Amino acid sequence: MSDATPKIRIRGLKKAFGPKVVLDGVDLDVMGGTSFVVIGGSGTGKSVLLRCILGLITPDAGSIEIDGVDVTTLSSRQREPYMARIGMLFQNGALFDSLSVWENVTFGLVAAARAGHGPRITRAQARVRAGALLEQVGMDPAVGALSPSELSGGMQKRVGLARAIAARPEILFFDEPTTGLDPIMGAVIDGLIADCVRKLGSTAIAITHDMASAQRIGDRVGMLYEGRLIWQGPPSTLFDSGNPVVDQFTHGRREGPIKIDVRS
Ligand SMILES: Nc1ncnc2c1ncn2[C@@H]1O[C@H](COP(=O)(O)OP(=O)(O)OP(=O)(O)O)[C@@H](O)[C@H]1O
Repeated sequence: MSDATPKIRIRGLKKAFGPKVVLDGVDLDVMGGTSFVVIGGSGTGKSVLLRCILGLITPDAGSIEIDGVDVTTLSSRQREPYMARIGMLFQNGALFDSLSVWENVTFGLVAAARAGHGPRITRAQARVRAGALLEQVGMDPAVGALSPSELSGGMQKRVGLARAIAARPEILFFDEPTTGLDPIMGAVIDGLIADCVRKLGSTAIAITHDMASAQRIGDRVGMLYEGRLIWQGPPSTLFDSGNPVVDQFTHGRREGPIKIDVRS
């Protein structure tokens, strides 16, 4: 693999649900160690795109290469080592209330060890590891003893981030990381995300509606519209892209080329 091979390379990705075409030929290259942010209106297929890469949805056509290997052609067993390289921060944190915070943080590590995909880890070691990960996202390790339901939304995001980075993943996905947070906490979470991605040297894809967040997290930003990435560029050009669709979206104008389908 040459240095010029993107970490993630998507070509002609298509997905429809019945008559509804969601992805209609998405092309995307994300170079190793860079962060790409996908913006786009509600229902434009941002989550479907992420779920296709994660193998949770089978695309109708197209390829998704990770390190030059088209993972869409692999069996679920063959995909496992590729998926193990991905850490994910879910929109709602997706923490298990039945587990303590520290158990949530190390859930993936313990599960991987049990499945024979990762190094063995005792409960005592996992608890220490969770403490270090919580500190990495600016939390007191003592929070590990609490239940996720005792935490604010911002703290839950931090715990979700600690869990996402626990296995030091080569690839990180962020699904609307600032949704539901106040602007200051959103900026704090974005700062932590950028910091974690940089320290791990990971390749990241984030999806968001939040333009400030896109500018803070992304090395590049692309807009998904009518099933394709219709524009991409550096975040500094987000409000001055020269593309009428992007301009309408980023400035939040009601009038413009974007037609809102209220049934989406
Ligand atoms: N499993 C599914 N079955 C049928 N339709 C689906 C399925 N998953 C997604 N869709 C449809 O695909 C379209 C895109 O959904 P998606 O969740 O990717 O949008 P999004 O861009 O992430 O939106 P939002 O920003 O509101 O989260 C929607 O119309 C949704 O109803």
